[in-house]
Amino acid sequence: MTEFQGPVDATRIPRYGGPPTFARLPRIDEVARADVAVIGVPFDSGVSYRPGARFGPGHIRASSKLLRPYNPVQDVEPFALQQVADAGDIACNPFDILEAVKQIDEGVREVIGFGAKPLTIGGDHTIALPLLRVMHEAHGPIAVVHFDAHLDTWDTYFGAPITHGTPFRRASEEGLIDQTGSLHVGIRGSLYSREDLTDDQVLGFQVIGAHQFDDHGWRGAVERIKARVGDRPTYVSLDIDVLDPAFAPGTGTPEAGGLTSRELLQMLRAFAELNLVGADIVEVAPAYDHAEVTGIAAAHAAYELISAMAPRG
Ligand SMILES: N=C(N)NCCCC(=O)O
Ligand SMILES: [Zn+2]
Ligand SMILES: [Zn+2]
Repeated sequence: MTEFQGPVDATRIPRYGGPPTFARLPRIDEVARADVAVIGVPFDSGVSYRPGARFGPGHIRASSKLLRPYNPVQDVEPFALQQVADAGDIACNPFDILEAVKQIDEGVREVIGFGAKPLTIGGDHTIALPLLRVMHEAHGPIAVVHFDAHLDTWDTYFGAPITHGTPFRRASEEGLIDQTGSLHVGIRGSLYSREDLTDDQVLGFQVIGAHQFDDHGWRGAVERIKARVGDRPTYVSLDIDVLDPAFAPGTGTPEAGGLTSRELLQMLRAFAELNLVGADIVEVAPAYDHAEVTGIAAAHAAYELISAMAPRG
């Protein structure tokens, strides 16, 4: 059996020391190949409200030091069944969104070329557009499971077409997403108008609203997600503001009435049955976080996604 290089042993090197990589895993240049690459994208020039998600990658990595090798609910050792490595941060231009999008595209393309599934930690939600472009090139139109309080299918802000509120409209217009296999989960809060919802439907998304969790719970949501995406190549885009501000205060556009971290983690565990080809976790803004509450939620979500990606016997 292949031996994969896992995290630094916490019984020898204390968790608060050691490498600053995600889950204290090896850097990508320390391994011959990677099946999953954790990629940081410190970019937040697309935000409409509170800035600060550019510090998300470092914060999520710092909040991931307590992750252990065995995942009991999924019953897998995610770092022993596949090579997971930290690919570091993509350098992107904070003063030029178009150039940043190009840099993200190129940076992620390199990792995919290396044969790895990307698990990208942002950064604001703008970064989903170049990520979906790369995923589309590798897999064709992709089923997107988008966790968010927000639709992110708005058209423009101040005339700007590429922002954190618009990635899924652009992706749909460019034919990147499978319009019969995509949905938003956890949507809530005020909108600009009723048309936001009708536009969104035309762009190819179904909506599971946060309020629907009261009646059907996370299990009902998982059933709907599975029925919608089936065995299509599936990409998970996780905006941490899908969680209630009580569970994720450290974010830029918080909305009351969101999911609990437990509900989110349960849904992600069920994704072991999906054909996951990549994921992102975005909108973690540490300046508004306390005691790593948001960072830990994001790190644990990443751990469940990596576990769900692990090959099963
Ligand atoms: N992608 C996130 N987190 N937020 C989008 C909010 C867009 C707005 O200000 O209406
Ligand atoms: Zn959001
Ligand atoms: Zn978003």
